[in-house]
Amino acid sequence: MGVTDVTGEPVISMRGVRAELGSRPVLRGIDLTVHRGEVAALLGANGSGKSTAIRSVIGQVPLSTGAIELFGTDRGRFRDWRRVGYVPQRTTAAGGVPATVTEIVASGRLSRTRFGLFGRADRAAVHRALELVGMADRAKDSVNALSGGQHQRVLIARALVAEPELLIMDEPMAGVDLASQEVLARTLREQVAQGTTVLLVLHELGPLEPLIDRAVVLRDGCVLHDGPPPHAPASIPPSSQLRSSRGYPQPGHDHVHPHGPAGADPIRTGLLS
Ligand SMILES: Nc1ncnc2c1ncn2[C@@H]1O[C@H](COP(=O)(O)OP(=O)(O)OP(=O)(O)O)[C@@H](O)[C@H]1O
Repeated sequence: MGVTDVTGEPVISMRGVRAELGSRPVLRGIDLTVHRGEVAALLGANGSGKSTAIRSVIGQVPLSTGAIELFGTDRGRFRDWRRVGYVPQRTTAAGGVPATVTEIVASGRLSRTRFGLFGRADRAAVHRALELVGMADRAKDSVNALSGGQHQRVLIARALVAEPELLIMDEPMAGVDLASQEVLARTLREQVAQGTTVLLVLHELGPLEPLIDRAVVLRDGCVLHDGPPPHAPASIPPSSQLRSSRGYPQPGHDHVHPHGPAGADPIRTGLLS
């Protein structure tokens, strides 16, 4: 469980946030405050606006109305981006460029370096981040040689290497093999234990469930539910390994994941009916 302190300072504050994409209203009045040390999961059906919501927080989506503050500063005036680690919805880390694992992770450290020059502390931080995600032995490899789950571990190391106070992740478990899921859950647990604030988009709580303080469910660009995460039913039907922990299918399921592992059934959150 995260170090929840709802009396702590707001790290993310969204008030009356509306945003349009291609003239279509996608966020239709979102109010959400995430306090220091809290771990909040954004859930909801495909297209409900989860990615757009977190992209609005990091400044990638302009607001039509409303306000967002990061660490108490209006997003438009916020400059201290090294306090924020962001893991986008999974793409390849290199996009065909033959970058090494170390180069990708080091790129996440630039905001902490002096004039872009890597010192001993920066190199140590890169090594530590790679160790955290169990990729230190692949440091010199090209990212093109990695599996999807290993890619994701590298992207998370890149987000963690600047030692952010706020970690924002878009579906970090999507398309990730079970071994990597376990590494990621452990990594996140360590971050949360250190007091990192986390906002993440998930399509199911899965192995991260014990860490989640709050579930915020979006529907059609609005907050439908904001409170404790839902509990598993008494009996969990036998299912695929990916549905371990709380990743159980339920009636009224809603979310079909487009980039799950090959051969896996669609994974449902069961949070909307
Ligand atoms: N660049 C864009 N231009 C126009 N519409 C967009 C754009 N990006 C997203 N949308 C639309 O906005 C809506 C919300 O998209 P968003 O990606 O935020 O949903 P989501 O809840 O994260 O969905 P998913 O679970 O499928 O990732 C969708 O209907 C989507 O088609």
